[in-house]
Amino acid sequence: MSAVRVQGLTRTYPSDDEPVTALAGVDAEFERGTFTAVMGPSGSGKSTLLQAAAGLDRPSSGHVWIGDTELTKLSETKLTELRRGRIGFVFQAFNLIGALTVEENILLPLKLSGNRPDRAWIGQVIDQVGLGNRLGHRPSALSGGQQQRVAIARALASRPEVIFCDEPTGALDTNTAAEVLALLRGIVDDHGQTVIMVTHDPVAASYADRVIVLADGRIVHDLPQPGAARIAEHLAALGRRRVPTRPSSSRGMSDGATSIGDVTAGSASVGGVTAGGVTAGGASVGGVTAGSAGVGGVSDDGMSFGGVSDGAGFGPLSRGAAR
Ligand SMILES: Nc1ncnc2c1ncn2[C@@H]1O[C@H](COP(=O)(O)OP(=O)(O)OP(=O)(O)O)[C@@H](O)[C@H]1O
Repeated sequence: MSAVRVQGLTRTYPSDDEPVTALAGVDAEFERGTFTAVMGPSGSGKSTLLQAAAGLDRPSSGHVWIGDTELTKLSETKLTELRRGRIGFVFQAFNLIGALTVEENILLPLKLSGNRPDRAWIGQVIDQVGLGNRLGHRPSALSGGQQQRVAIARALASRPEVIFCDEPTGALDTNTAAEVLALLRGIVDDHGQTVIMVTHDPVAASYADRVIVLADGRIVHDLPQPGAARIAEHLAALGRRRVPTRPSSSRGMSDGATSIGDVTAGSASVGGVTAGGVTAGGASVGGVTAGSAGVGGVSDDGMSFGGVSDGAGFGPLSRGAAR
């Protein structure tokens, strides 16, 4: 059975003119123990797909399954329980609680859901992320890469069936991003985790087993292990096909500040891979770690720690986030 499956997924948003179609019928299956990158120009529907697949947003039509549970049929309460226990999240902005230690941050979702930590597993997770000697530190004493490793450990703590990552390296420098991506790769290879990651960066996507490319709310490419250069070529081709009609969307997890690989702009971006004259990607410019995405996004799933927040903008993936 696949870890995640979506079928006929559509999502439209009302607007003053005509409704905006963010997803226009997406079918996809994500096998257990695989690492998938979701790419596409800004506004192509990546975040909307992630949010619908993670049960943070209800699609206008279509179905979503986590394992054999169909999310679209669940009540809000059941959906919240499912997110707490069966899904992990990693955000661009880390979203750690500044007042808590590394260890407390890692254990917090378990605590909130009332589940006992599996100490042996937590020990393995802490070893894997390499933070054993930092457990008593506060996040502010850690580098960005270390903070993201804490966030990955937190996502793993409940042994979720799938971890959704939204631009997990968007706030990191190239070397640190590579470490975090290697860690994500490692949790797939070593623990059979399933990871689905939205990214603008072809280099980041090249760590995945498979790259799905969206355009205008549809999957236009589904590429097995394409390599950064080929990914960049596909994105560049999409960029040439498209005429930008609006600026990068300024809500949600990719809040525009880090939409560096937006090939619709034709002139993106830094480093990394150049294809067809368009530099499509390169890791991590923008360095915006917090704040601009989703202020006040207090959710009900234990991933958005509302009042206790250190201002890191816990809203990005959360219900009711300022979009
Ligand atoms: N809450 C909303 N209200 C209205 N339109 C929305 C809303 N959320 C998303 N959209 C629109 O849906 C489309 C898809 O947005 P989405 O955020 O999924 O794209 P994306 O590929 O993640 O973009 P980016 O890379 O810029 O983050 C865009 O046209 C966007 O403006």
